[in-house]
Amino acid sequence: MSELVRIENLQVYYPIRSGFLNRITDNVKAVDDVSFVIEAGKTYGLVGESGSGKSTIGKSLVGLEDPTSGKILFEGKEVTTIKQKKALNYNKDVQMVFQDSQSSLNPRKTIGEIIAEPLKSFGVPGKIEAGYQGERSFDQVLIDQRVLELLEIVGLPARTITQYPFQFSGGQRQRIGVARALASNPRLIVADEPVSALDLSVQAQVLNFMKKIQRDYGISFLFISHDLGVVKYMTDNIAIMHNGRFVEVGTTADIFNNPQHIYTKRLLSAIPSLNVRERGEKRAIRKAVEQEFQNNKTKYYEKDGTRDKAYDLAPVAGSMTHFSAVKREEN
Ligand SMILES: Nc1ncnc2c1ncn2[C@@H]1O[C@H](COP(=O)(O)OP(=O)(O)OP(=O)(O)O)[C@@H](O)[C@H]1O
Repeated sequence: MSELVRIENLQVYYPIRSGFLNRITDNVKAVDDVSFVIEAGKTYGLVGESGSGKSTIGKSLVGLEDPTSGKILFEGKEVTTIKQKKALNYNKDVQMVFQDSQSSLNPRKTIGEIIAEPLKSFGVPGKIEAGYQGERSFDQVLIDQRVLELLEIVGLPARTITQYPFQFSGGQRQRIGVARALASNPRLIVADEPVSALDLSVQAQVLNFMKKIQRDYGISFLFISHDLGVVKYMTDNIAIMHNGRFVEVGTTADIFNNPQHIYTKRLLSAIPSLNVRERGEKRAIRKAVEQEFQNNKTKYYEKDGTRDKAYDLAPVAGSMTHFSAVKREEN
């Protein structure tokens, strides 16, 4: 297992100002002395209630926030501050996917322009066919080639290159966000609540798609979520956060099967609502599967233990592995 990112004793404090002179009188300890390692090709999950400090860790990692103290190492090199990150061109290797694809995609730019942004900043991999005599610059041709390739990777048709974000569904916009993140061939993607704004059946598609990208390109994820079902499905290791600190860390299986800390137990015991939620999710997914089969003029039935295309819609929550459906051609 090779180590990609090491975070040592990270602290991020935000000043609180008050009074007539707007002086700093205190600070919010958003992240208070956390350390962890993200392995290459693996997914590390941060779980915790709202305000526990998850996003602040993500922001420090991608360079949207300078830590108060502590160290961030990428492949052994220090990239703690924004200045150090710039010096090593680190942002090429680490990209972010946000929860709100509506506001993270510029509404005035086409999909082609949005996906091309990192290519313009970091350069385009690839080469032009020998003998090219077109009027467009080499760079522009390479950018277009790469954008089309990225659209194909995220499953969007080539014609969408000239469309605008408002012309897409939430799930499709999230795919565009992932395409943009993938453009610079990153080693790590910080995904901050990437599916919490999506319908359940669309959540499943986007999560499975992120897993596929990880398999195909060996990308690591820092996966931030308050949804334990999603985290159980997506991650290899988890840290449970509370008030800026890690209260428990471990493999996903250990944390779910054998939680030690009282706070983790409390979080997990809130999942009985999962049973209720799970039934709701099953219904939602069954509906999506039905719809898909109707569209394809096929019949279906459910059967445990059988795996096929429809099954890929199912496991939104890690606990839903028993639900499956089988696609049958009509006679
Ligand atoms: N720019 C900022 N200035 C001041 N305080 C901030 C700032 N950003 C975050 N905070 C505070 O830091 C703490 C941690 O916030 P953070 O967004 O990291 O939590 P979170 O666990 O990601 O929450 P959520 O799930 O709601 O996004 C909170 O108390 C928040 O109010």
